[in-house]
Amino acid sequence: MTITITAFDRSPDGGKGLARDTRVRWALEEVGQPYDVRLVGFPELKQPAHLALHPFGQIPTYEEGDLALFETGAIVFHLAERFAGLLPADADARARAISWMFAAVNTMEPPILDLTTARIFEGDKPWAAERLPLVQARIRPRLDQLAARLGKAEWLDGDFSAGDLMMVSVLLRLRPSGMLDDYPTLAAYVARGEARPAYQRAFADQLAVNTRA
Ligand SMILES: N[C@@H](CCC(=O)N[C@@H](CSCc1ccc([N+](=O)[O-])cc1)C(=O)NCC(=O)O)C(=O)O
Repeated sequence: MTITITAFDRSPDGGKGLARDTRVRWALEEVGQPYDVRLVGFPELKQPAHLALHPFGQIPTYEEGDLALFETGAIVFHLAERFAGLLPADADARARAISWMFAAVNTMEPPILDLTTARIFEGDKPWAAERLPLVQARIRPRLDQLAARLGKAEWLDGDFSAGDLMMVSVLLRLRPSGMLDDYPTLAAYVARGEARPAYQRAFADQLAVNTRA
């Protein structure tokens, strides 16, 4: 059955892969599933047709027959459940990998998104300079703890999993701030994720959308 996702027709980052369709494209490539992309512009996001797919008027969405999903973590988990390649067969290892998926979106992503907000959307506010270090101070302990847990391992828990895919995707959002440079083992972890052929294909496809004539 055809899989269709939605993505920006023009991503504000110009195709640097920071928009969240990239992580769904990556998951689809890791499990070897072909997919179509329906490109949408910002005005369309808030129209009834798209809101019927995504109650918050965002991308990406995922359609497969009568099934419509939103929320990248849920979409990646659905793919990992349906197809091999993103979650281990062993039940305990699978459960641990799912913990890392939740940790990515629930523990690591919120303070990192707060930094994006502080830098991009609040940078011109009179209190921006005072707030920024507070936001950064909330990220650093998480990066310290993640780096301590990862240690010298290649991935977070054995083989590459959906937990790593989500965690690398979240850490990629941090890289423009320069904070990741202070954590060489995490920067190397992210680079390993980006070096995966599946990620390379996903990144190239979203870049092509944003650099087409
Ligand atoms: N929790 C949801 C969040 C989805 C989301 O934030 N979607 C964004 C695009 S990805 C977030 C994003 C956008 C742009 C960049 N960029 O660098 O240009 C990076 C990330 C969106 O549709 N925003 C439009 C709106 O909310 O009205 C998920 O994981 O699926």
